[in-house]
Amino acid sequence: MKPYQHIPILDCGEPLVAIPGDQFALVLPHPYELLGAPYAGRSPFYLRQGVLTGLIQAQTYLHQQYPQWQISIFDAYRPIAVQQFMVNYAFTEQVRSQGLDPEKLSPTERQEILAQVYQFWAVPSLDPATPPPHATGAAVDVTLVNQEGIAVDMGSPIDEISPRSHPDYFAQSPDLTHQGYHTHRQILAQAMQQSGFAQHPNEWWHFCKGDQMWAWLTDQETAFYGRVE
Ligand SMILES: C[C@@H](N)C(=O)N[C@H](C)C(=O)O
Ligand SMILES: [Zn+2]
Repeated sequence: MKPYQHIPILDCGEPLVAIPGDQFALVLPHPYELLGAPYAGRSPFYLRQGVLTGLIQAQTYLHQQYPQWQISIFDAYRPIAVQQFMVNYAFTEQVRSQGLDPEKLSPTERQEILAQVYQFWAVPSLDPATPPPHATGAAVDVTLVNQEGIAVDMGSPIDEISPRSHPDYFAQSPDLTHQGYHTHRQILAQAMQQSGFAQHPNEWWHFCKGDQMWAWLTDQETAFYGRVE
């Protein structure tokens, strides 16, 4: 179990609401839907009301510095069946990237690759006491787009299982291009953190507000968003 999963949840009962596509740049078609993830009629572009309010505030902060840029929404609400599908997908991709055959893995290889996957993906737990963050509607994967609607370069793609995904990976680099990536990551993180979001320690794109991970990262005793069906 991850340490944040021990935090008690007292769900405040807020509804999921749609992220307005006229205010944010939604990544469409949605990448996990394209892969065939089982959404069963649900949309990934939903968040708890209070989390959406925070996201709107984050964009207001962003606009103070970069009036023409927008927060781009890669993923938000994620049903547990989708979490399971994406963990399986990430596992298979990780096996292939290491030149291995998914059908011929030793138990040790399987364990090692699963551990790599779970550094980035949450366990698709069905236990209401340990929901995967995106199943609560309180976690969001975001990046930035510029005045032309083009993705701002963060130096590595969302969901890459690699040290490059760590928020400060480029912080100490003497390379000017790398310093630019770090600056872009900081612009995003500052806008989100000023609005009460906490950032996943391994992922420059994942932010949460009110779920167990947020409570753990910000020293709160309880979380106020649990799993939503
Ligand atoms: C890997 C990324 N898309 C993500 O959302 N990670 C978090 C930890 C999750 O699976 O909840
Ligand atoms: Zn995420």
